[in-house]
Amino acid sequence: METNHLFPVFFKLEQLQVLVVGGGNVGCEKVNAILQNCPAARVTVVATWFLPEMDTITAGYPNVTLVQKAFSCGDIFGKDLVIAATSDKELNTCIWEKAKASKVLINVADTPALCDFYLGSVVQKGNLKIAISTNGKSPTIAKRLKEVLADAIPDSLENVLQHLNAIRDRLKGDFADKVKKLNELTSVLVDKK
Ligand SMILES: C[C@@]1(CC(=O)O)C2=NC(=C\c3[nH]c(c(CCC(=O)O)c3CC(=O)O)Cc3[nH]c(c(CC(=O)O)c3CCC(=O)O)/C=C3\N/C(=C\2)[C@@H](CCC(=O)O)[C@]3(C)CC(=O)O)/[C@H]1CCC(=O)O
Ligand SMILES: NC(=O)c1ccc[n+]([C@@H]2O[C@H](COP(=O)([O-])OP(=O)(O)OC[C@H]3O[C@@H](n4cnc5c(N)ncnc54)[C@H](O)[C@@H]3O)[C@@H](O)[C@H]2O)c1
Repeated sequence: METNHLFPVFFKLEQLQVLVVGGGNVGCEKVNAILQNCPAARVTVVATWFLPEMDTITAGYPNVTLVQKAFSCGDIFGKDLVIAATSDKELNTCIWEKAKASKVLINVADTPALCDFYLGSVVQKGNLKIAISTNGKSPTIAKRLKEVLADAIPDSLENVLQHLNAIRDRLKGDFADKVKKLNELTSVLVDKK
């Protein structure tokens, strides 16, 4: 069976600088995905034109800056992550070249082969977050699985997380004892009996 070799991580985007190039459908989707996950994300969006939806998506997010202009190399300066989401494949490849030259991680929305990272489909329940990837095979299946998992996971899980966190903070003893105790307390989740 083929396997998925992507390594998942969870970025703290309020500590990073993100550049999105493109303010059309895909630019809007990516900016929305970022802000739904990380409202304090620092994002600059550069595009020659913006869908009106972009204003709606970004209203009330003081760390988002919309810049209406053509992309230029200098836009990458000081950025940690770039998402190239223009409808111009040649331009997207050019943005990729500039990002690589500056050692900045880049996602090129129309070319998976040029992506250093993919965005995942995300289930959120309070402090719980599950990111799903199909290895780029079918984002629609990722979206559907998100819906299935969101339905299957009860909202009350947040209470359980909060309780476990309180217990975790209270537990005394050495590290191995703590781990043992926390595993005992949560074994009900995996007990088949
Ligand atoms: C999960 C999600 C996250 C997000 O975007 O936030 C996401 N795509 C979503 C939706 C979606 N995207 C597309 C459709 C239409 C159906 C279809 O074409 O299949 C739908 C479905 C819909 O919108 O209903 C079109 C599409 N997507 C890519 C290409 C290029 C290509 O494959 O060549 C094309 C063709 C463009 C064209 O033909 O013009 C590429 C990528 N899309 C990814 C992520 C990465 C792989 C994730 C993985 O490993 O599964 C990857 C590789 C790169 C990236 O974008 O990071 C988000 C679900 C949000 C949610 O959960 O609601
Ligand atoms: N990865 C994904 O999830 C996904 C999903 C669907 C489509 N796509 C691909 O994403 C690409 C973008 O699609 P779209 O529907 O958003 O296109 P669109 O036409 O709606 O938007 C294009 C954007 O690019 C900007 N742009 C064009 N030239 C520019 C320049 N020189 N400088 C700055 N900005 C410039 C425009 O101003 C506009 O905001 C397409 O190639 C499409 O195949 C990717």
